[in-house]
Amino acid sequence: MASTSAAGAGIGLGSDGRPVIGIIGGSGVYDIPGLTDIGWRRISSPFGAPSDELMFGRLGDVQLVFLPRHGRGHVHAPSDLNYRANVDAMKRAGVTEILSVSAVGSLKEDLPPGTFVIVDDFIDRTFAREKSFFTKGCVAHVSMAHPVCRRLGDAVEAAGQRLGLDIRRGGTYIAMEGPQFSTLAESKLYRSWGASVIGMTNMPEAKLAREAELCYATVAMVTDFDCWHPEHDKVTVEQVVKVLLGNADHARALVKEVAPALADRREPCHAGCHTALDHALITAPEKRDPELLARLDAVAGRVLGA
Ligand SMILES: CSC[C@H]1O[C@H](OP(=O)(O)O)[C@H](O)[C@@H]1O
Ligand SMILES: Nc1ncnc2[nH]cnc12
Repeated sequence: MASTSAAGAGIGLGSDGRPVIGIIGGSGVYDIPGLTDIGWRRISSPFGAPSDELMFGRLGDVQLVFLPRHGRGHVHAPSDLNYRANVDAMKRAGVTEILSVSAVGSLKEDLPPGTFVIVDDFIDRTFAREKSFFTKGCVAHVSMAHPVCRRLGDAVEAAGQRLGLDIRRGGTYIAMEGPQFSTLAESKLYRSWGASVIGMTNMPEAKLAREAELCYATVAMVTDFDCWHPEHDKVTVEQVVKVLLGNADHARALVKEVAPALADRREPCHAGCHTALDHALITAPEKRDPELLARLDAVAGRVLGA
């Protein structure tokens, strides 16, 4: 298994000194066919059970680790996902950057179903999830001012353009608790806030990726117009799944196009993702809870000296 290295190979690089690309596949994306050296492996995490085994594979000489967010067969609901275990398991697997591939509803007329949006901001309206690795006994506050990695976004944008996808740069993703879709009043409210797309999963995932010092970016694949649109009265799973199947093929192509472009990095992310904890820990060293510190070995070993 690969592992991230603080010293030997370099901050934010895998044990062989190269990036390891993590993909979290959302609704409709439960595998990535076409990789070589594929193996599904269970990674245990002190934060609980990840959604599924992780799939390790290669694309040429690039190492990829894939996790189906809802599990193969889509068994886990958004509120039941163990986001901490998922991100921790990715980090333990040696992943250095996470690309999230997610189905979303559109809150804008000019983002019709089939559009891909590289979101650059989030509004977190979720309320029933564990949102931090840093709890009692080791408190930390990371910045979420710029919640996605620009460098990762640049690479995804270029890859999408090379493939001729309708891919847009920028947009705010509103994360709702779900699992029910929004009411009409909620949908209108989110539009009035200027949000671009809506989904149920990217928070707290993005926050946890930042705490784990991983680059994170999202490709939001529009499946529907939510319920605000005068010509689309309500969202149904049937309608979402119909669009999702086409989107999922494009998403897999995008992953295969972008991964090699990410593999050349030999330094930590210049946007600071790999050093996010440098000034974040606030609990006095002598007051830190050894049991929590032990659980933080993968996420924060770089700064805790684990
Ligand atoms: C099947 S539509 C609702 C479902 O799809 C999205 O999940 P993901 O981000 O994992 O693709 C949305 O957030 C909901 O969980
Ligand atoms: N309209 C919508 N609201 C929330 N999550 C979604 N995922 C796909 N479409 C969605």
